[in-house]
Amino acid sequence: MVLAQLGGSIARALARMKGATVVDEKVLAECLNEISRALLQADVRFETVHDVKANIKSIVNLDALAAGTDKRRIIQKAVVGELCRMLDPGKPAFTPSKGKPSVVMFVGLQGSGKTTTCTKYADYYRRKGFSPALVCADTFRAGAFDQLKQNASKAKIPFYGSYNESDPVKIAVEGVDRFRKEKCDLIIVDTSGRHKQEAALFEEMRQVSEATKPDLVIFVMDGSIGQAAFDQAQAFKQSASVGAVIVTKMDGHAKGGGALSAVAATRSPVIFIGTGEHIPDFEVFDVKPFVSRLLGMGDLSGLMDKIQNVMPADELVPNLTAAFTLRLLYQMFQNFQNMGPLGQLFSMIPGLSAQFIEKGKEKEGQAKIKRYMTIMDSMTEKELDNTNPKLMNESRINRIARGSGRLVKEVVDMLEEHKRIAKMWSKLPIHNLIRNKRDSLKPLVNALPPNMLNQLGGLNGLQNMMKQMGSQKKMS
Ligand SMILES: Nc1nc2c(ncn2[C@@H]2O[C@H](COP(=O)(O)OP(=O)(O)OP(=O)(O)O)[C@@H](O)[C@H]2O)c(=O)[nH]1
Repeated sequence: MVLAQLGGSIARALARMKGATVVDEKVLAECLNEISRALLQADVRFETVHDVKANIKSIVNLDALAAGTDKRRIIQKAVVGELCRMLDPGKPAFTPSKGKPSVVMFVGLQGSGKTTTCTKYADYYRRKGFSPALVCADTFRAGAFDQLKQNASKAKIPFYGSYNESDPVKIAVEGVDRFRKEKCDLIIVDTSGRHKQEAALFEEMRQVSEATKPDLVIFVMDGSIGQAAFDQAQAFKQSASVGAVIVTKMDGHAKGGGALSAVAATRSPVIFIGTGEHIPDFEVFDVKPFVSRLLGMGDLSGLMDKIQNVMPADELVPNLTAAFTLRLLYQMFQNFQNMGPLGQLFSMIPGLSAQFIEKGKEKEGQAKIKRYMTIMDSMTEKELDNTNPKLMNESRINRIARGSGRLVKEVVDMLEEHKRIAKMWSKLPIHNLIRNKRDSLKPLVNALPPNMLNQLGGLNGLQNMMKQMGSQKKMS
């Protein structure tokens, strides 16, 4: 994701400041200038960048800080806090509830990614146990129904539309009625787009909305327009009572940061971002975890969300609490392959980030995983479940290399990588969270990265998460 460049620049500015022998006004000014430059390059509005800088300066009053205070930590906290404030519209969006029928209407300009996003949204909720359905009320663009039909069939989501009917209101009403009767609890209506904001588009949106009475209107916007998002989001908000925004194409454009902050400035909550053309290229947008990931601090709640989407909780627990054997690595690779882009996934794991799969080199990363799995396919049960570091001697390594048709060096590299990941894994808070009982949670909580505890819903949230993830028996 190109946003990673913005995150990388800010993280580097913070790291340079951390490396300075003394943190004085000059070091702080350099750090803030670097952060401002990175934000401007991401097309964040000048006024917003100015406010972010001024606010950090007023929070971090170096002269007033007592000797011995950790200035670096205070600056880092202020930067994280201001980035969150910049992206926070201060308003939550409507979220559908399972079993309770909701109608969600999608609006946006032509080519913004609306139709693709409808399916991604439906698929996200299908994985969460909802019964979603798609209605194609886009009668403006020839081929829109075929596109929705194709996407919906691929994602196994029921759909409704017509090749002959030209009245979008009629199709929308028929589709919503049909899926209400079929007890679908999330009915998604895709509407027509236009090349630009124009009266005909807004009139059509108003009519479809009046006829279907949506619980939520989602505006889909192309993130590559950067700060111009402000005017677009504002116009749609006023004409179609937009309740939430999804920003697409965050994978290929340097202006994504600008688009996100501009939407927040209209006080419209961004609920998801699109990060590619395929169905899994879709992420929940939650300000704090997003900033945390952007700065390379990981995003445990996002990781949990992804993991729980593809793995039943009771299968997950033994895996996470067991020793990190080669078999577990194999299972992890298998599961990861169902979870979407691997680079994205690795960036959610605190400390691991994209070390295993470099940004922009996902294909090589996938090939590496395949190679490792082929090597592991040639191992015995004993080798896969082994916890003795001395077991893998030369003769075993030679046999595995021969059996898998790979080089001895590749087998050795894989074993080294396994050791490295196992070491990292054992240090993950997520691992400890499951292993520790509630009484011993407090020291752990203190060790969590900034904002992580809030994301997880405090101490109770942690315990709930542990409960969700494993049976009571396992916990005790
Ligand atoms: N790279 C990238 N491409 C995307 C993303 N979302 C959608 N696209 C692509 O953008 C193009 C337009 O998407 P559509 O879903 O057809 O757009 P639309 O807004 O429904 O267009 P109309 O139906 O004409 O209004 C397609 O080629 C999609 O594959 C994204 O998050 N990243």
